[in-house]
Amino acid sequence: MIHIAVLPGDGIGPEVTREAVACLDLLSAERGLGLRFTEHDFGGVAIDRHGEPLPPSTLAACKKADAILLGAVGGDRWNGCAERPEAGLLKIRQELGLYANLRPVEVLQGGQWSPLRSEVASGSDILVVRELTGGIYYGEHRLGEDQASDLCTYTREQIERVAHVAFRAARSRKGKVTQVDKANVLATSRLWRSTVDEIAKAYPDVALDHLYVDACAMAVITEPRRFDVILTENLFGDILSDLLSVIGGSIGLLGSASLGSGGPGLFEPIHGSAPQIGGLDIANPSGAIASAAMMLDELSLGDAGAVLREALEATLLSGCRTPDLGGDASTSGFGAAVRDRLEVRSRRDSGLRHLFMTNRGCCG
Ligand SMILES: NC(=O)c1ccc[n+]([C@@H]2O[C@H](COP(=O)([O-])OP(=O)(O)OC[C@H]3O[C@@H](n4cnc5c(N)ncnc54)[C@H](O)[C@@H]3O)[C@@H](O)[C@H]2O)c1
Ligand SMILES: CC(C)[C@H](C(=O)O)[C@@H](O)C(=O)O
Ligand SMILES: [Mg+2]
Repeated sequence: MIHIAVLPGDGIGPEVTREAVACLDLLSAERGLGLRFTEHDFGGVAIDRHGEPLPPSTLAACKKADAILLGAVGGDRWNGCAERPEAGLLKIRQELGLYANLRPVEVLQGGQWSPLRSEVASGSDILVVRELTGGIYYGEHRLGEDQASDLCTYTREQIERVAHVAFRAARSRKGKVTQVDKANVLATSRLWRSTVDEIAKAYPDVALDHLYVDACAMAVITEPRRFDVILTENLFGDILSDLLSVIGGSIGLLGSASLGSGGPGLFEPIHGSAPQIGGLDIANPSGAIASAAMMLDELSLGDAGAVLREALEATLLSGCRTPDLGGDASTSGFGAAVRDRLEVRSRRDSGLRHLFMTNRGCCG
């Protein structure tokens, strides 16, 4: 039995998560994966019910689980709260030691949905490796009447461990890491550069270059194909990954995996709770389904992750699309279409298995 803790969260979080869980449930039943789901309050909904965004019961369930599937949290209605829903997100990442956030960006359909010219976007395939438990997010925040400050700190060890993740990922891809920082201004960025240069010596088969974050923001739009793995700190990774989502056509397409050293991984779309479209059944659940596929990969469940990704891509390419991609499919309709493809594939596979067994029976 594999226990998945599901944290639907707020806004469109529950809608997109429902579709991802239904896909996982179907795959589990068809392939005997033994997935079991438990749902827990997290984010704004947990503030309403428990007075805090990450209740101890939710954290305990996540720590015991084999993996965590998260929707999204946040919304203006919790702005006045002592602890906002987003604080729960930062806390769970830290509590579970999830220091590496992997955000793959792939341009499908020859770049047809991209605002960039198709010859620029087509074929782009980038993995953002974002440091997730350090930097300015976790430094001291002071807010005074006329002055405020946020402290950005990084240790060599924090940089080293996430750099290893990026170099290892590059080895199984196109063999290139671009480290992104603001080393012309920031001391933390200078530590990033020298540390990553050191780590690179252990990966002579991987090419490394460095880019300032402002220049990178331009280059991912003008020449996205030049990138393979982008390795960067927490805040820059957050901003660059939303920017990169545009070249694929919609933020609703992108999933992510947050991983640490051995405990359960956390899988979530990169988008937020999009409160203005919450409850309308029009959000794109692709990012949540892509996150579920990354979870299956991480749980080493054979080709289950690849099968789910194929069904997702085939559905998108078939013309079934939510409004963010110019279509008129609903969230639930799109999810059902992905599941139809999974069922067709399953029937085909069992047909082949039957044929194979019959042939063996004849010849054996
Ligand atoms: N991981 C998370 O839980 C997470 C991530 C980002 C933002 N947030 C929170 O979400 C709330 C809203 O933030 P925001 O508006 O800045 O970002 P957002 O990602 O929620 O929305 C940005 C834009 O993208 C659209 N969008 C997002 N996801 C979509 C989807 N799946 N399908 C179709 N369109 C989609 C929205 O409608 C909006 O126009 C805030 O409280 C923010 O802090 C949470
Ligand atoms: C909501 C916010 C704290 C979060 C982040 O900045 O990490 C989000 O933008 C994300 O990308 O997961
Ligand atoms: Mg973000």
